[in-house]
Amino acid sequence: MSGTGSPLIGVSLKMYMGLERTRGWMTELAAMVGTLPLIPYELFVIPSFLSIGDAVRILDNTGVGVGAQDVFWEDSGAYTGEVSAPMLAEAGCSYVEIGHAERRALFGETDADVALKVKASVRAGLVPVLCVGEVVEGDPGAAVDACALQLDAALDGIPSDSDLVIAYEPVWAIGAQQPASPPFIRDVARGLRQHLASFPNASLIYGGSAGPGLLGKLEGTVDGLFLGRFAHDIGALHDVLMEAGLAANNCE
Ligand SMILES: O=C(COP(=O)(O)O)[C@@H](O)CO
Repeated sequence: MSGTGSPLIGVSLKMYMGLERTRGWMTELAAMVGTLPLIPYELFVIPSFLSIGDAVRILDNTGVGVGAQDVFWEDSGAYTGEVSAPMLAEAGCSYVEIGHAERRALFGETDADVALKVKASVRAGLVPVLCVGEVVEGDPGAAVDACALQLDAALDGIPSDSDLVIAYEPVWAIGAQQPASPPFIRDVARGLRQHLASFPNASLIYGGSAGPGLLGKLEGTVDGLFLGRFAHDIGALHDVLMEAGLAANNCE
């Protein structure tokens, strides 16, 4: 569960939608969350940098948090093309995604870069959504070991009471037809929880082809989901939020 004890659902729009389509999606989202019964969940949305302003405006007063897909580790200065954590906070972001598999693979982002970005984000009062995951499909123990190395590198020197979201995303399940199997996710989640024991305010969510029907099968081993493509359909996201409400009730 998140810091409030409610399931945490995140959505990254990656670079799928242009500005106009993103505005339409956000508008549909704002209307949809307004129709939901009072179910306990927390939701955050991560559009491209260019749509952060629209997201903050359209989602104002809906309770939906806004985040960014990346951040630079310096606060200000001559860093052409970069966006700092204080800028994101000023723009209205509460979350920042760091170390996504696509950034690691396509842009050469290293564990050392990720660690600097996590530090900068915590310094600016943003909640890092730290993505970790094994590249090759194997057994859950190997997955935990791979993630543990990424976590140790990224969280070195981070105060243990920091608010964090850890997104466990097996790289082989991102952009796939279906997520990793629920028993696999449950096993890895248990291992990651043990590894994260010294960070009591860290929420653990699963990402990688997540969509409707998954959360209920994870039996409280994760605190929520991180959705990509399968949240483009607002109806599917609605179903996930309803499941989050059921999961919250089952935990009471
Ligand atoms: O990469 C992610 C999962 O994307 P899918 O499209 O669901 O495979 C995760 O970071 C959420 O965007």
